[in-house]
Amino acid sequence: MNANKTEAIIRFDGVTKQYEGDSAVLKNVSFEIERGRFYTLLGPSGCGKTTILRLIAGFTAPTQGSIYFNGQLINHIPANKRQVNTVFQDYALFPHLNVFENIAFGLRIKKMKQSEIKEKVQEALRFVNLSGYENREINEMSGGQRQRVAIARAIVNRPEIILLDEPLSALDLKLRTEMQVELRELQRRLGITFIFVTHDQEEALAMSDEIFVLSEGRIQQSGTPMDIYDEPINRFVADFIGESNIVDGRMVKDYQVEFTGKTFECVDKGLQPNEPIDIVIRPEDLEITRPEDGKLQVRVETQLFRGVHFEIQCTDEAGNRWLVHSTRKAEVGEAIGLTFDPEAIHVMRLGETEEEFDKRLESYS
Ligand SMILES: Nc1ncnc2c1ncn2[C@@H]1O[C@H](COP(=O)(O)OP(=O)(O)OP(=O)(O)O)[C@@H](O)[C@H]1O
Repeated sequence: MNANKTEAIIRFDGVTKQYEGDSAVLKNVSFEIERGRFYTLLGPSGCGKTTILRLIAGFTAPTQGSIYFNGQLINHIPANKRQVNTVFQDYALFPHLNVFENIAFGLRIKKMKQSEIKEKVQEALRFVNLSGYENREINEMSGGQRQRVAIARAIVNRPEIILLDEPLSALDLKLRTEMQVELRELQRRLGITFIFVTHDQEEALAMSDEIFVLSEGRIQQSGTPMDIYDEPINRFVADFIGESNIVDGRMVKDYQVEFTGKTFECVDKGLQPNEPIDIVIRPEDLEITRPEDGKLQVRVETQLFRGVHFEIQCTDEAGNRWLVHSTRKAEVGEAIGLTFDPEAIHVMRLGETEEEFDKRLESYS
């Protein structure tokens, strides 16, 4: 591929990263980041999220493969020559400097004129709603305010990309939710590309234009939050994003699958007859009926009231557990039926690549 033809601001092409003596942390990873969008790297601890940020920032170099920035190979360009700033999990603010000087720090190193520094710092403070806090000491600021100072420091020089490594993890839940909204809004106003790391799937779904779901050094799936939630590519993604019912199944023929020993109508086609598959049905796609009207017959094991819905755990005769989110109440021990639309059945082929998966889904529409 001609690197200069791409519109991507960042492109990873077959990137592998191996720290000394260890097995590969990233394995042949390829992706593109488009300008001006909000990306999230989502995955469990140790899957390689921070390593991707470090490679983009230039704190470490790939063992194999190429990284492009605006079409230019940057594998060996040092961090201070890249148009990238990072907001770290612990904010990494200087405790002995006040708010103004923390934000001005990078500009002073660049020997910018005092009048220009003042203007830029004040603009950055306006962006994060901290005008008037210039002379405050860092230890006089709350967690949420420190967070904003760290963001102001990252945006003050208008880099092309801002990397955010779990920046909300130190905040309590309420503040965290507020900051999610604020950050997303800030990214829209600035139009700078944000690459955000989290292991919190709800955060990723709420904030992102696009999510990369990672596991064990590979991107399992990339797409919009809705794409990934509605059409997970495999068990890992289905389990990691939202809550799911996942059972073993078999493709009988086009538009027909078998699971729990019964056949059901579905919307999938083009698989091999008898091919083993994984089946996903989201809890909110299951509806409670009388036992005789249900596609599945189950017994209620537990029920929790969650405000907007009941969370009901059931077991079918084969011993499969089914989680149901329903506005209808059931009784523990009650025999009920579960029904669902053919579209609610998500068929996942074992070992399918993202390209094959996307092609298959396209062929359905
Ligand atoms: N400098 C290093 N030297 C050796 N191994 C490292 C180094 N940095 C990271 N690793 C290892 O690489 C793997 C991926 O780490 P990374 O920090 O990228 O994961 P992560 O997905 O960001 O995890 P977390 O959510 O816990 O921060 C881990 O097993 C980690 O122990």
